[in-house]
Amino acid sequence: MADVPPEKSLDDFFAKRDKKKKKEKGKGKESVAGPASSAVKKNKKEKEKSTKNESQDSQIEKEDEEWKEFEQKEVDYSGLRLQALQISDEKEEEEYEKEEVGEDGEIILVSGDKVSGPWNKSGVAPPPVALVDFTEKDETGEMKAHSGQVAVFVRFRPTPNFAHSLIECLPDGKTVNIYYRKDSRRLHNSKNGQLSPLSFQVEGVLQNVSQEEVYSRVCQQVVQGALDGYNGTVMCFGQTGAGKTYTITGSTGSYKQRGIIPRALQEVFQEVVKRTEHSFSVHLSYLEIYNESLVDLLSPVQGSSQQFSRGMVVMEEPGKGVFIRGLSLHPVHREEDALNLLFESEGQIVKEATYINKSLSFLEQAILALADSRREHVPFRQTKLTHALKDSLGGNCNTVFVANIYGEAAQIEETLSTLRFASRMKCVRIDPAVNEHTDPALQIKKLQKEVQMLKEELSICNTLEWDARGTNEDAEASMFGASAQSQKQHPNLTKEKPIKSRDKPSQNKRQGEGIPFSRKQMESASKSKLNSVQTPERQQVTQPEPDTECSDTQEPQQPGNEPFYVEYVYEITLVLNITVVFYKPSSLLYVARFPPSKADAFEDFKLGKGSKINCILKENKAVLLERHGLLRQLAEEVNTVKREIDCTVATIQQHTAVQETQGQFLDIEGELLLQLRDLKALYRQRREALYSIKAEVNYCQHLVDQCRVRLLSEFETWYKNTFLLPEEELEMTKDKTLAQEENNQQCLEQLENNPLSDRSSAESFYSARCRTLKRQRNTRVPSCVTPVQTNPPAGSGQGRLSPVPPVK
Ligand SMILES: Nc1ncnc2c1ncn2[C@@H]1O[C@H](COP(=O)(O)OP(=O)(O)OP(=O)(O)O)[C@@H](O)[C@H]1O
Repeated sequence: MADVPPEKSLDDFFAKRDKKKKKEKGKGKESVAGPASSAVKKNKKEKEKSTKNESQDSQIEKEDEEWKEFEQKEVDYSGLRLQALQISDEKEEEEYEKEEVGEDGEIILVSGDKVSGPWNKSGVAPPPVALVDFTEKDETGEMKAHSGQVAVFVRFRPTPNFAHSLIECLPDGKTVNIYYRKDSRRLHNSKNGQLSPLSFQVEGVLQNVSQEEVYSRVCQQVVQGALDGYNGTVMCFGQTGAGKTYTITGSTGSYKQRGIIPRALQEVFQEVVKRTEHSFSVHLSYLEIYNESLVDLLSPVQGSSQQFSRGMVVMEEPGKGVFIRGLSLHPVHREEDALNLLFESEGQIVKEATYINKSLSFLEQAILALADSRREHVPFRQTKLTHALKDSLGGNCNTVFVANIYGEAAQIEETLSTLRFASRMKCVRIDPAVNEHTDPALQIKKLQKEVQMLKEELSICNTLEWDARGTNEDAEASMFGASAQSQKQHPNLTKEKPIKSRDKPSQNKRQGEGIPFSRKQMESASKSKLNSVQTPERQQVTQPEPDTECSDTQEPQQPGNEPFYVEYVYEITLVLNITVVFYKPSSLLYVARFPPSKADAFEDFKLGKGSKINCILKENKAVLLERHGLLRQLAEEVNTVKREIDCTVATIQQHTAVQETQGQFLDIEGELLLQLRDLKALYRQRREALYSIKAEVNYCQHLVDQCRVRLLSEFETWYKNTFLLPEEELEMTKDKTLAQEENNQQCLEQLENNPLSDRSSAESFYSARCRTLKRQRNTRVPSCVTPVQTNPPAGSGQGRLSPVPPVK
């Protein structure tokens, strides 16, 4: 088998165990014979060393035997896992956790508390567990709540270079063996040339299987469960490029290769049509989390930055669980509408992979805590991703986990890491239960209807019995010539009349069959899920079943005895919250599909990337404003002084005139002249201050203008880099879009000629796809697209302007 080193953690395990054994042994000796001398220790060590060298092969064999024994016990006896747990200390545990942080994940939530369960940190895959059987039904044929573990599947990305020497898929279709040990001290097992494999037991290994099979094995029961009122989660997790998107969304250009989401939507709408006894309303949400921001990909304000986290918060309320406040919920009435929204969402930008990895590492921590019975606290709130997924990771939720892995040797370490994460997921306990929401007011209303219905049923039975009796009595009367009419009493008119019909088999049957709603409906009614955000799209009206047995004898309905209609509505909202948590580099091609308006983007830029320059601009504006105030104040003062000067001059002139005409000399004139001199001095001083402030204002204005120009130019660059495409990329995507469109058209034509069994669904798929592509092409206006600048300008911090001198 492979020339690969053994698994470090296993070696550690043996080394530690041996060390522990030796320590215990030494302790025992010490207690009897006292501490050994250093010489003795040295001799002993040397002896041990030589023995080790001499019998390395036999030791390896022994270790392998021990490992196998251990592994066997792990599989058979869960109690041993605790031993393994006790061996690892906290530090190692931490290291181990760090080592195995997953790469990324991609989640579909079909809508779902804290759970816990044992897990094994020895590096050994946990033993096979009882997996959730979503198909289990109760005696009424309905899905039954069933607690268990998360159902884990492994899907290989197809490859011609499958590493058969490292990876083995057992014929049971549930086991993946990995013959790879990192940091192995040896290359071969001397016994048979093979390493003992790390064995991973899962619900199903999906290798070279069609999308259809993946859907039917992974998701179908979750969707059926959701339609029966159980929350459901399907989560794909794996290394970049391992096939998460292919599994979840599939190829949007090919109906056959469509993934879980389009198939789930198809099934939902097919079931809605089938389940006529119930009323459904289907709503769709599409949430993306990146950089700790929540992005509503179906925001009503399309292309606007409104869809960014503004106003969206992960909330948690008792009785309501975790939900995203502000996330748009779109009612969809047809499969095509839903697909339209799905294709619309596709290719939205996701950046900041570091944050994604951070989220994922917290996701790993949450899973570890969920899977570890010793941990009381599950750190859901550390990131928006884990908080948003709180109700979806186990708990009251049918959770299915798909580990997407590569089959190539080059990716073996990541594959192992993903499989280990999958093993941990398997230890997360789930306890799905039908969503029941009991609204007292509605319950009363329903019970009142039930009472009314039962009364009416009783009335019908009595009427029928009366009719039957009447017919018999009439027959008897005609037979025996005795009139019994006088004795007949209408059951509706008398309450005393006993209902003898209960004893008659045929009427018993009538009681059963004549009930205008089935038992299932009754049960359904008691299980109504009422959701404040949903509006029933249609009220399913159930009609009484025709009473075939009695139809011959049944008289035409009399007023008051017409069939009654009971409005029992069984509402289950299947909300698909599709959370994309990983950035796919190729998605860059689609960045420019729906650029936000510049006005909206500018607001975001000022709060984010352009915050520094915007801050300086604001500071400068504030100073400018202050200087403006001062300028106004000084101008007023100058004018006041000027007015006073004018006034004083006028007074002096008056006095001079009086003096000239009357020949009188007024003492006041000297005072006025002094006052005029002071005023003129004040005027000069104020005017100078005014000029000085005016110069400051001009300077401030200049700085503000400069900042504004810098802010705008940086925004332009940022906007282009963030939302627009380089021309050559645009051409590529345009070509790609056209080719896809043509392909879709061809597919539609093919559909015309070769009707498929699920043709209408395929039509929905392709017409939604066509419409989306057309819309995307129309929204891309080449003229507004300019090439991305390879050398973006220096950060806004460099544009800082010299500060304005403070106002004196
Ligand atoms: N089972 C499969 N059958 C056929 N093609 C597949 C399969 N799995 C993956 N691929 C192909 O491999 C490529 C990468 O797959 P995909 O984009 O789904 O990976 P990913 O895990 O979503 O990557 P990322 O994390 O980067 O988004 C795609 O071209 C996809 O079509």
